[in-house]
Amino acid sequence: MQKVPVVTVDGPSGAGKGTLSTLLAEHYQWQFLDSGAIYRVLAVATTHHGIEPDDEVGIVPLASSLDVTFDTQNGVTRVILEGEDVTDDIRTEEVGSIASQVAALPTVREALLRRQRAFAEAPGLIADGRDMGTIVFPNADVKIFLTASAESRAQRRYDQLKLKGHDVKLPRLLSDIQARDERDSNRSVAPLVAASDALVIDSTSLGINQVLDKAKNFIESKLFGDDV
Ligand SMILES: Nc1ncnc2c1ncn2[C@@H]1O[C@H](COP(=O)(O)OP(=O)(O)O)[C@@H](O)[C@H]1O
Ligand SMILES: Nc1ccn([C@@H]2O[C@H](COP(=O)(O)OP(=O)(O)O)[C@@H](O)[C@H]2O)c(=O)n1
Repeated sequence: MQKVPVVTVDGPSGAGKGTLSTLLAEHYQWQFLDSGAIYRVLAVATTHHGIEPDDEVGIVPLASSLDVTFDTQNGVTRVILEGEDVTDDIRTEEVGSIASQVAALPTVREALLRRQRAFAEAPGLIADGRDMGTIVFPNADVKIFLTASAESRAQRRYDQLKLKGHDVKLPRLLSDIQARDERDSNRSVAPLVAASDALVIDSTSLGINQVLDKAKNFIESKLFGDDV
């Protein structure tokens, strides 16, 4: 069987992973795995089913049989959980916080591994998350770790949520992001860490196109052996 090329994009909340991954997937016309969306959907399902975010035994069956579909039409992806459109619901900071609690449970992560690996289909995959290059696709051809200062990530998230009409406060977003960084980096399984063979890009003072150019240069030097 032909090996499918995989590019992983890991990093903390608000670093620009989703933005970069979407642009890369469009540019190369590859598949896109938004693994954070899976943890966010699981967080919503947990709430719907009245299960506490630390109830590992209760959440594993939900994770194993998670009834979610990602329906992409004209470049827009709708997320459907148990028949209900939860595309907007999963993007709040509250859901992000529950997702990060649920994601700290080892057997829950294990239950989601196969589902994530199944996204590696021809002609290639861009995988966005925290542990794409370390755990889910350790043999990925290209690994990128995208980061930025907590302050700029909070500001970006603030602008993004305000634009969508959410009532958010910057100091609260910054403390939420710092709490999430702390939990994601210090958990016992699949902590947020750059793979040893990842290109680290700090986007604090880089625009989206500058980040995209760096990523494309790295991908093309790795996959095709030359710079663009
Ligand atoms: N390099 C950048 N400079 C400024 N803003 C950015 C940059 N990259 C992404 N953004 C913006 O920051 C917000 C968060 O980006 P997103 O891709 O959702 O981050 P992540 O997936 O890492 O949480 C978005 O509104 C996006 O447009
Ligand atoms: N591969 C992944 C992706 C997300 N997550 C968890 O899911 C939460 C939400 O992920 P996300 O990528 O949607 O978060 P943002 O970067 O968009 O804020 C993160 O805070 C992580 O705790 C994870 O543990 N592993």
